[in-house]
Amino acid sequence: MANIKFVNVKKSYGNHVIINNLNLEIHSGERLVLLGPSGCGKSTILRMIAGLEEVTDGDLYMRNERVNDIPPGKRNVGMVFQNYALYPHMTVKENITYALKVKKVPKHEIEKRLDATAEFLQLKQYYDRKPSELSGGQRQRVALARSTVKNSDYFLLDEPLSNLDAQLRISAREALMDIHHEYKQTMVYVTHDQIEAMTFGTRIALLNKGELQMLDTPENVYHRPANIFTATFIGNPPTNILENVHYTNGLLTIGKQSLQLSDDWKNYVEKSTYHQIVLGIRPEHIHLTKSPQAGSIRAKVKHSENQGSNFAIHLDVEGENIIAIEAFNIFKAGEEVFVNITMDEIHLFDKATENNLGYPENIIRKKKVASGTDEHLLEVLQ
Ligand SMILES: Nc1ncnc2c1ncn2[C@@H]1O[C@H](COP(=O)(O)OP(=O)(O)OP(=O)(O)O)[C@@H](O)[C@H]1O
Repeated sequence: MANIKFVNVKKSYGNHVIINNLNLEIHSGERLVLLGPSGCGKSTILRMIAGLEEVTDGDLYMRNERVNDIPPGKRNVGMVFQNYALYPHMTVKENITYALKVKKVPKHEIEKRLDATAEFLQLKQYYDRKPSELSGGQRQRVALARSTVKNSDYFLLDEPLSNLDAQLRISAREALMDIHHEYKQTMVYVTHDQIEAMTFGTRIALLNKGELQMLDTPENVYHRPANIFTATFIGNPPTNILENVHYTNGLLTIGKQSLQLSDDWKNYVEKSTYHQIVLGIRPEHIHLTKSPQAGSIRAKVKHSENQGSNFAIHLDVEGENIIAIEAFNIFKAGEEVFVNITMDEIHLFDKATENNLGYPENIIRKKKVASGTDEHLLEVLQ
């Protein structure tokens, strides 16, 4: 049972509070990704699990035991750092086996584990090389092997792929998935890269300024963001947020124009408690046309950005900036166009709390059917 549980955990350096009141349970054997902008406290959380940082207040449990005062060496944790932290004067073989020798693991057992791991990560031919004689990807595999041979219950990874190029990242991610499949450790993976989080995590813990914003599967984080921060952090371009909308009787009014809500949404909003509604729409859920369609609203094209496989069209809707994604760049700056929104895909938030109001039953059901696979998510996030 290699679970991890933070209960009311606080971390501060002097008067500077980094983590305010963290409550987070990581299941045994899952791949949990800690995601969030730079400085939000991801590495600090990982380092508290490793025992490299003390918990200022609250309780941290591993295997259901309180570990606040247990030193790092006794937590049965393997860790991979962004810079790999290999010993430059040691060979690959020595780097991989060093920790086992220090722990006085019997020689035949060390050889057995080394062989299995090196075979698995294709490192045997590099045994006698020093880290300086390896490529970035090979060094990264040595760092993974060094943690893997420890057979630890927990595998902690701090931006382990950020020094690799795009191609190597994919193969390194596959190697990590294979390691997890084979050894089934509890993996906690820190990144600020949403694509990495989506592809690697069985669940994502999204953080901002030391506070947990959402803890859920990649699908739910994308399709049902808990709040405005989550909606705008996940997705590229981010979710459009329209703050100046007013709800009355099934209509969302933006300036002089209105969007008609479906009966499901109307009933749902009228049963909800909120102060003022904020509308969220992902750029991929907007379709532009040159002539008006049923339910469309007018907008003016500001400019467009070539994103490779598609175009991000920046628009002005009644003084609000929104972005739509289109396959073809047939819209010119200054041109009037019509915005067609897939109304089942909208998100409504409360301006005061910034929390999501939730979704009508029918729409949740439809979303489940339509939400699809990781590949779909990746396509829209790239
Ligand atoms: N030893 C320290 N003393 C004082 N402040 C620190 C210390 N270590 C980290 N911090 C501060 O704690 C905050 C969180 O740092 P942390 O490294 O956990 O963020 P992060 O989310 O991992 O960021 P990044 O993605 O940039 O690595 C930052 O504001 C950082 O400056």
